[in-house]
Formats: sequence, structure tokens, C-alpha cells
Amino acid sequence: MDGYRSGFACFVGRPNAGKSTLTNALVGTKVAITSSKPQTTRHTIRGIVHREDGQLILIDTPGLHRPRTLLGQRLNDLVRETWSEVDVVGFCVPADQKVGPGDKFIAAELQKIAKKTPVIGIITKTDLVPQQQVAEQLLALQNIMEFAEIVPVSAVDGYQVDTLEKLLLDRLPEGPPLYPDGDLTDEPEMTLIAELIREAALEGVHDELPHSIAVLVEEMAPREGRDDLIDVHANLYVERTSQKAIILGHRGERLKQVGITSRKQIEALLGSKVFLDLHIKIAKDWQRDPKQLRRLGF
Ligand SMILES: Nc1nc2c(ncn2[C@@H]2O[C@H](COP(=O)(O)OP(=O)(O)OP(=O)(O)O)[C@@H](O)[C@H]2O)c(=O)[nH]1
Repeated sequence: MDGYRSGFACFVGRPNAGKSTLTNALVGTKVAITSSKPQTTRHTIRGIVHREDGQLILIDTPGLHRPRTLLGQRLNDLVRETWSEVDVVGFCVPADQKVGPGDKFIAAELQKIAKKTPVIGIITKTDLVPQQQVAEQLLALQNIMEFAEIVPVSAVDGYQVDTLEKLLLDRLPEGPPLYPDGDLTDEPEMTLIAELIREAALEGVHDELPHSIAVLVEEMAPREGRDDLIDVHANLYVERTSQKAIILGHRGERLKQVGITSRKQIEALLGSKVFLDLHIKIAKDWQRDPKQLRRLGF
């Protein structure tokens, strides 16, 4: 295994910069949830890229933001911790938005916390803008910090995703594979399933509600006497009665749809038929309550 490299990378960037989508594009399967709402990624989900010449373990962190709740603070701590542990950081900046104070804040934080970690500048979503704008973005990005490399990519049309993979791999130390071949993520299945349900529940909800939703898979087991059906029992937590009504929808239609959408994805993930038993519970102000946060896995 001469020259074989293995190690860790993470993507940073403002909320919605395209970090989760890029992780999925690199890993080639759906491991991190994506949505058009900012700050939907809460767990540190690893995707593993297996190549002939190395193994790249991607850690997907939530976006760094101004903390307003206890959950916000914990998320920020988690991000900083991750930055100082990885071999290389990919700093994502979308091509369709001006480099702004949010990016400069992250650049400054990176230089403080991860002085020695090489940072690769990634201009994401290049499919959304003309080439000229990508070139301008490149120049703007160069001004905010020292990058090891800068590379424009599109996770949607696959533009330069391979190039990025190689650039990240080049920054890893030489060493044997850290995970068995074929593993795509070490995130427990129950967490992935909870994320799929939360993703389905987030479709079409607005304002503060996305941050009030948490999902916990309570139990998961094959149906007795059957080898083709798995029972999944999950609870969807909201903070208030009014939010419960929104998620339920008229005569429970909305919740039913959440169940149908996420069940299909869970079946694809597990490769089995699934019976999804999904309930809504109210956990009053869970984002501000340390005990409840722990119970929900934060
Ligand atoms: N057109 C286009 N859209 C993209 C691309 N990458 C991501 N998006 C979209 O941008 C939005 C945000 O992408 P995410 O991958 O969820 O962003 P994120 O940085 O992980 O967001 P947080 O989890 O909030 O930090 C989603 O609607 C994606 O579909 C891309 O290459 N091209």
C-alpha cells in the first residue's frame, strides 16, 4: 500500500453553502440530509470516500452562527472541536452569493482555531452562475485568507468533484485505511433514519419551526416471524401545541405525507420493507433545556 493516504476532512461555510450536498456527491450516497432551510445539519455525520490511493473520511458539521440558544452554543462548540481535529478543511462559499461578513467571520475563526490545518477554498454551486462570476468569486475569496488551494465545483452537475477529492486526499497523512472497504458512514442507522424523518417533516415549513423539530427513533426491530419487514417506532418532537398542529396538518394529512415520504427513503436505506410508526410529542422549549437536549442526543 505504498503512498496510500487516509484521514479526516470537514467542510465549513455559512448555512446553506452546500456542504451536505457536496458530502453526498463525494460519497455517492445519501448520508447527510440536505434541505433549502439553513442549519438543518445537527449531527456530525461521516461519509467515507474509498479510492485506490486512499480513504477520505468526511465529517459534516453544522454551520457556525450567532448562538441564541443553548443548542446554538453546543453546535458552535462542536464545529470548533471538529476543525482542530481534521487533517484538512474545505471552506465552502457559494458561487451565487457575494463573499460577505459571514465568510470573513469563518475565515478569522479558522485562522484562530486551526492555524496549522490546510484550508481548501471551495466555490460551490457553480452551475448557478456564468463562468465570469465564478472567476470573480475566486478573486474575492483569495482576499479573505490564505488558502492551500481554491477550486470551483458543482455538486449538482458533478463539475470538478473528482478534482476536489484528489486535492483533499493529497493533504492526508500516509497510512492504512481506517474503515473497512464498503463502509459509507459509521453513523448508527437509527440516527440516519431520524434524520430522514426530520428532513421530510421540514419540507414546506417556515420560520422558527425547523429549529423546533427533533426526531428520535425509539425502537427498531424485524417484525416477529417475518424476515422482510422492519418495524420502526419514532417520535417527532416539537416545542409547542401550535407547532404540533402545523406538523399534523388538516386531519393529519401532513404527518401522513411525512410518513410516506420518509418511509420510502428508510426502505431504500435498509433494503427492506418498513412499517413506520410515527408520533408527534411536545417537549416544551427543548432547545433551551439541557436535560431534554441530552435525551434528544445533543
Ligand atoms: N444548483 C445547485 N444547488 C446546490 C448545490 N449544492 C447545494 N445546493 C443547494 O443548496 C441548498 C443548501 O445545500 P446544503 O448542502 O443543505 O447546504 P449546507 O451547507 O449543508 O447547509 P447547512 O446544513 O444549513 O449548514 C440546497 O437547497 C441544495 O440543493 C450545487 O452544486 N448546485
